[in-house]
Amino acid sequence: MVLCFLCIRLKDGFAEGKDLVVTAMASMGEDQICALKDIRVHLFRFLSGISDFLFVDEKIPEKIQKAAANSNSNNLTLDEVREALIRQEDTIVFRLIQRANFPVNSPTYDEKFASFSGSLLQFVVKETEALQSKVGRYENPEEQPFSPENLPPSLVPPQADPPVLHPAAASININEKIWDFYFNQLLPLFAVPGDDGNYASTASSDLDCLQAISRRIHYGYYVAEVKFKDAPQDYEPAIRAQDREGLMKLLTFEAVEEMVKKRVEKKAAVFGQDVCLVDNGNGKYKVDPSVVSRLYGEWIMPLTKLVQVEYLLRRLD
Ligand SMILES: O=C(O)C(=O)C[C@]1(C(=O)O)C=C[C@@H](O)C=C1
Repeated sequence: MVLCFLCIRLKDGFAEGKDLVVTAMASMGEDQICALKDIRVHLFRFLSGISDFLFVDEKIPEKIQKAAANSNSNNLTLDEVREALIRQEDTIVFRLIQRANFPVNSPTYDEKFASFSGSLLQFVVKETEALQSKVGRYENPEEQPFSPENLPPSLVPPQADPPVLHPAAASININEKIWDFYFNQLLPLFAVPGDDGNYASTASSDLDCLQAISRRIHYGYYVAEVKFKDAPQDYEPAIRAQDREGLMKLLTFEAVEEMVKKRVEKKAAVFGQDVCLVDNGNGKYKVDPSVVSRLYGEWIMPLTKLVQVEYLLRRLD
C-alpha cells in the first residue's frame, strides 16, 4: 500500500516535470521510509523497476548472488559475470545519449550558483545518494557512493543471501578517479558547448552516467572473485607477493578487451542513430560511437582492472 502510494507520487512528480530531488523528497518522507522497514522482500530491487531515475536498473547482481549461494560458488562462471558486464553496456550507452541531450550547461558545476554550499551537481549527488542509501542502494557491494561522508544508514533489512565477495570489497571505492575522468576528459567529448538552462536535469543526468559507469567498474570485484576461485594456484603466489604487475598480467585478456571496444562502438551507433522515415544516409549519431569505444578503452576497462587488482591484493586477508 505504502509502495503503491510512493510509486504514484514518484510518477506524478516526474510527469509534472519536477526535478529529481524535489520529487524524491516529496515522495518519501521519513515516516514513509520507516514504514517500509516492515516490508522484507527486496524493496530496493522492487523500486528499481519503478524509476531508473532514482535507482539501479541492473538485476544481474541478484542472479549472481543466487548462483553463488546455491553452491560453493562453482556455479558462478566468468561467462555469467561477463554477460552482466555486457548488459551494463546498454545502460551506459543510453545514459550518455540522455546526457548528450543537454549542452555542457556549466552553471550546474558553479560553486556559487545557489544558496546551498557547493555546486548544484554536488547538491544533487549528496541528496540523491542520501535517499538511496536509506533504501538500501549501498548494501550492494558494487554500488559505491560518490559522496560517502555522513551517508544515512539503510532502513531496509539486509538480504539473507550469504555474501559472495570477500569483505575487502567494501573498502575499495575508486569513484574519485571516475569523477575526475568523467568531468575533465569525457564530458567535453560528447556534450556540446552551450547553456539551455536545464541545470537540474543536467545534474541528475550526470549522476545517472556516473552511477552506471561506477557500477560497471566496481563490478570488477565479481570478475576478480570468479577468476580467483577458478585458478587459486595461479593467483595465490602473486597475492602473497603483493605483485600488482603480476596480477594485472594474469587477469588481462586483450582479445576480450578488443571485442568489448568494438561492441560498445556498435551499440552507440545503433542506439544513438537519428531515425528518419527516409534513410538519407546522414550517419548522424547522438553520441559519437568512437567516444564510447574510447571511454571503454581508456577508462572503464583499465579502472575495472584496477578494482580487480585491489580486490585480489586483499583477497587472502
Ligand atoms: O572479462 C574479463 O576477463 C575482465 O576482466 C573484464 C575486462 C573488462 O573490463 O571488460 C577487464 C579485463 C580484461 O582484460 C578483459 C575485460
